[in-house]
Formats: sequence, C-alpha cells, structure tokens
Amino acid sequence: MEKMITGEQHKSIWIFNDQNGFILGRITHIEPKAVIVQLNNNNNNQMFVMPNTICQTEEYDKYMNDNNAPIYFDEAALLNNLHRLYQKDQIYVYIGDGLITFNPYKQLLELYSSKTLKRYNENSFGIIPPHVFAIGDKAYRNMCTTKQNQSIVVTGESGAGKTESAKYVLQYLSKSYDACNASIKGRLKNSNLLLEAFGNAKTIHNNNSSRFGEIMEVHFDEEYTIVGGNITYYLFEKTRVCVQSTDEKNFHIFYYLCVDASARIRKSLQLNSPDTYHYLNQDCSQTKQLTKSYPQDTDFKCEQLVSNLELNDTNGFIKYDQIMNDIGISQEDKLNIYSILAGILHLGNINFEDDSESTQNGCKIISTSEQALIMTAQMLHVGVHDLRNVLLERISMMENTIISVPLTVHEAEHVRDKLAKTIYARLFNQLVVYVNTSISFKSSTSHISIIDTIGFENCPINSFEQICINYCDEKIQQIFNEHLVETARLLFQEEGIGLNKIDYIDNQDCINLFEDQITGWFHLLDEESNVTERQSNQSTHDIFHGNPNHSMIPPKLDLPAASIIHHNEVFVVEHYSGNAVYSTSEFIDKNNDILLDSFIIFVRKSKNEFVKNLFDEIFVEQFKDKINYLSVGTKVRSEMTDVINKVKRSVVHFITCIKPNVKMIPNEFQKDQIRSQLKTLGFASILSFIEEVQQKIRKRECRVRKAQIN
Ligand SMILES: Nc1ncnc2c1ncn2[C@@H]1O[C@H](COP(=O)(O)OP(=O)(O)OP(=O)(O)O)[C@@H](O)[C@H]1O
Repeated sequence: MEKMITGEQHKSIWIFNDQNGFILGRITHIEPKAVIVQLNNNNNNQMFVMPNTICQTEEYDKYMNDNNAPIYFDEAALLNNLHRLYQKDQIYVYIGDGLITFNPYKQLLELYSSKTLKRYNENSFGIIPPHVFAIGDKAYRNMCTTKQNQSIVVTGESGAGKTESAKYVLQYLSKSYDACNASIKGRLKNSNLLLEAFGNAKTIHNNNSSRFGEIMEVHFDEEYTIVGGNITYYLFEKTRVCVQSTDEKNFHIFYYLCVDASARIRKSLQLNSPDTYHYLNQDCSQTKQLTKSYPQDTDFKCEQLVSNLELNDTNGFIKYDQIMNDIGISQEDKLNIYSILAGILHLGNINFEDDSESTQNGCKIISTSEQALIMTAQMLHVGVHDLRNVLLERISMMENTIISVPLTVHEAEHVRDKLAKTIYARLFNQLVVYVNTSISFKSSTSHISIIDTIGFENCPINSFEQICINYCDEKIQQIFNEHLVETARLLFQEEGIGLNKIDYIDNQDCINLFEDQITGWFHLLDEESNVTERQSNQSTHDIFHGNPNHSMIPPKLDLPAASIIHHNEVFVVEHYSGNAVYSTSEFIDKNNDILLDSFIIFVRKSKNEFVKNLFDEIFVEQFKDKINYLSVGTKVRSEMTDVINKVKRSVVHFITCIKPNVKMIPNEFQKDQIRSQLKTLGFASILSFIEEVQQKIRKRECRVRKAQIN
C-alpha cells in the first residue's frame, strides 16, 4: 500500500529497522527522495530514511483499548499500542471484531473475579474494556437474539494462552448462565481438568501443553440456561507415550501416579520413581524437573513467575482421583485405569536382544526385563505367555494356515511401543466417554462451541504428526480468512465505501496440496502405502513439480551437520505461517497405523472387562474392515472437515492468543517475535484493511471539505 507522508518537520514518526524493530524519531528535514530523521535515542543520532520505512504516529504516548481507534493505524501504531497496554497488565485488545490476548505470565486475579464477571454480564460488547469474558458474552447474546449456534475459535502458538482463554470463556458462561444447575458447572470444569491430566504434557513451549485439539460444546435449553455439554477431540498425540523430545515430558498423569498416589496404590501397581521407567526418563524426568522446569523459549520476568508456571507432580494425584469420583467413575474403574497406566509403564521397560537360537533373525526378551513382562501381564490381566508372543512374533493367516514370523529387536520394540500407544489412546478415548456421560443432557435448543485449536508447529525437522497439525492449522486459518473478508466487507459497508478487491493471504493453494483428489498429499500417501518411503518421497516431489502454486519447494536445505536425514527424504511446505521442513521418515507406517490382528486378539483375551472393552466391537470392526479401512491422514482430514463444518454452520468469533517475549526491554515488544506472530495469525491483512478504510475516510473527508470550501 502506498505510504502517505503528511509529516511536517519535527513530527514524531516510527522508522523500521531490521535490527531494532520500530524506533521512534522526529523528522528534521524532508528531501525529495528521503527524509532526515533524528532518533529519540541517547545519542540523538540522525539518519536518512526512505519514506516507505516510516510509520506515522501522533499520540504515541497514549494508548487505547480499541485498536480501531488510533488516527494513524499501521503496524507501528498497533505494536506501540499493544506494548503500552501490556505494560499496564491490559492483556486484551480488540482488532476488528476479534479479541487478541497476550499471555501475562502471571496471575491477574482481579481480571477474572466475580466482580469483573458481573460487569461483563451487565454491559454490551464494546462498552467496557476488551476482555475474554466479553467474547463469551457476545456469543451468548448473539445466540439468544439470532437463535443461531455460535463458535469461539481460539488460535495461537503453543503456550500463548489458548487453553486458559477457553477456560475463561467456559467459566464466564457457566457462572453466568447456569443458575439452576450448579452441578453441571462443576462437571464442565472438572471435565476439562481431567482431560488435561491425561492429555497435557510439558513441552519446551509450555509446561501444560494440550496435546490434542478440543471442541467443547456448551448446550442451552429454550430459556438459554446451560443444560450440559459435549467434548470432541482431534489429533491426540499418542506418540508422546513412548517418545518425548529433549526437555519434554510424558502426559502428566503418569507422574502424578508414580509420585503422588498413596503408598498402597503404588505398591499394588509395583510402581517406583518416574526415573525408573523408560517411557518417563528419556530426558526430563522428575529429578531433573526440579531444576529444569520452565519453558526454554521464554525469559520469565522473575523467579516468582517461574514457580507460578511450574507444574508440580507431587500434588496432582489426589485432585484427579477426586475429580474422577465427581465425574461418576466408579472405584473399580478408577483402579482399572491406574492399572492400565502402570501396565504401560512396565511394558516400556521390556527390552529385547537378538536370539542366537533363532534361524530367522528373531529376538528374545532380555532376562532383566522378565519382571517387567510379568508386571505388564498382571496389570493388563493377560497371560505372560500371550504377552511374550505378541511382542516377539507376527502371526498372520494365509489360506487358513496360521503363520508365525519372529520379529527382530527393532520390530519387537516397534510392536511394544505401538501396543503402549494404542492402549493409551483408547484409554483417553474412554475418559472422554466418561466425561461426556457426566455432562450429558436430554435435549438442547442451541449451543456455543469453544474450539481450543492446536497451533502451527515448526521444529527444525518435522514429522508426520506436525504435517497433520499444520494441515489442520491451515484449515482453521482459512476460516479466519473468510471471516476477515466478511468483516472487511461489513466495515466498508458501514463506512459507505465501495468494496474494492480484498487483498488477503489466501491459503487455498496450500490446502489443495493436501486435499486434491488426485495429486493431494493425503490421497497420494494412501496410494503409496504399499511402496517404500523413498518412493513415496519421490512422489511427494512429483506433486511439487506438477504444482503451479509452488507450495511445495524442493529440498535445498542446510541440514544440521549431524543430521542423519538425507536431502531426498525431506520436503518443504510453504505454509501461510512459514516454511516447514518435513522428513518422510515413517510417514507410511504412521499413516497406516494398522493394528496387528494379534494385538486385538491379545487385548480381547484380557480377563478384565474394562481392558477388554477398550478394544470394543466398533473399534475392532474398523480395523478388521481392510477394504474400508481409514488411514490416519484420511481420518485427520475427515475429523477436520467435521470441525470446519460445525464452525461454518455457526456464527464465529475469534480469540487470537499471542505469546510475548517477556524480557520486555523498550521496543523489544515491537521486534520480530510479536510482528511475526501477528503476521502469522493473519493480522497483516486486518491492518491493511483498516489502514485502507482509514485512508479512504481521510480522502473522503478531504473531498467533502474541498467541496464545502468551493
Ligand atoms: N490469561 C492468563 N492469565 C494467567 N496466566 C496465563 C494466561 N494465559 C496463559 N497463561 C499462562 O501460560 C501458560 C500456557 O497457557 P496455555 O496452556 O493456555 O497455552 P496454549 O496456547 O493452550 O498452549 P498449547 O498449545 O501448548 O496447549 C498457562 O499455564 C499459564 O501459566
């Protein structure tokens, strides 16, 4: 967009500099092609700048809650405004009709008190300062007046505060509109807490990171009082059960059980310290946690905040045990759940070695793992012999003959981990069933969905899990874009300005790259499931070559020197939020995720009904139906289609969470970190809309004035 320099001399302006972000200065001289600016720094340096690096500012020492209000509204004004608000612990601002939240990294109790909640109850949107409660209130009022379902979509990077925001919306709704049924309020809250214990984990970005996407529906009756809820989830990260990256941990519940369960329970489950389990001690076990417990990518403001954010493994169990009681899980089922968790931990401690007596490169369980084998069998209520067989052999049927093929050490480890992951994922699913039963309702007239999304993930080298997450993120972003266009259209209409072509970052090309019926990545991956990964990777590159939108670019990468990944095993996708490098390693296997028949037979042989029912008939049928079998990629796509359809059928509200670098030296806020998050989240487009509207208004006012003078 063309910059207008209306600045007379001595006017305050922002200039952009790659190193320092936006710096405040004063115009001392305007030349035909450049402007001389004196910087407001200690040395009062002067510099020549090009007009297009200047952002105008008028009242830079004032701040406003509503970002639509400043006279000069550009990136610098926005960032400056956000910075000033943040310094005053004002973590909420509106841009357009959406809410932006900044993680305060500290408890702001008054911000969420009953008094505050009441104020938002009593005032319509926009009358009092921006707040997450106001979004809940807006959705509620909208639902009551339009009788349409509402969706509140919460987006942002990991650790930015999505789950916290979602919880505050839920708190607002349940405290405000649940007068008759106090128990539902408690159950809704407990449902979230319980799923956090089983589905959240410490990552390098967040000590309490949700490892699944969640849609929490809050249902209302014809009087618009809450009657219950329903939770669905997508993309549960089950691989975390077996493998965690450096400085990350397994799901919280494992540590609570090992550290905090009563001595009686731990004895009955034969549990020791987390350090003794392979699935818990890979890099960040309990003992190390005491010194290394805060997110690596965040500089905290002070020591006190570090402790605020620490997750204490030593006071979790009793709380969650009580929540399970409150939700209606019987004592017997609770013990079954603990037994399965212990079984998974013991299973992870089973190790293998080559069997010199095997003629087919088979392996055996090492003698020091025999105890773990016995414990696992005991916890899952299966025979030791059956467990040994399922881990060491692949059984298949061929023309009515049972064939047994011994597994290598690597294959046996793979089977062990797959068994652990599958059982845990089924257990998580069962917990969602419990939770939904506890918040179930007979009938409802409308609902508000709170969608706690999984944000874009970009590691140095990404895997199948990240590509699925990032595909979902693209789909959510597309909804955001569509919403943005609609907002802009209304804004233009309100101002009586003709609608030009709306210029925004359209990510349809990238989505096509995944979804195209013939050349789409999901389809291709399913097609390739019978060929080797190397061939699949080649096909991935073929997509790129045939693809005019260049969303997939060839791998010309500077891979880390120690990387064992070859160039021909990686590809790059240009996401709206940046380029992500993916390694095709294990893509096919992770996409197929076929459960061996022997697994099903094995678990179904358990003498414990709870364990047996984890692999219930519907679930088993899906796996038996080899023809209609859905790959993981196809399931992700269909889950996401459901989410998007739900959102599209409702009125949508956006909450965008930002994670500031809390070092917060002046201007720091305005540097790349926040800029890139805003850009990533699509605000570049909002800014340009608002700027365009304002320019048009200014031009129109000029014309009106001129006409009046004439
Ligand atoms: N409004 C807030 N008030 C106080 N603390 C907050 C707030 N928002 C976020 N935090 C702090 O930041 C942490 C991370 O927030 P949260 O778990 O909501 O992030 P997230 O975006 O959901 O991350 P992920 O995608 O990894 O699940 C919280 O545990 C909390 O300590």
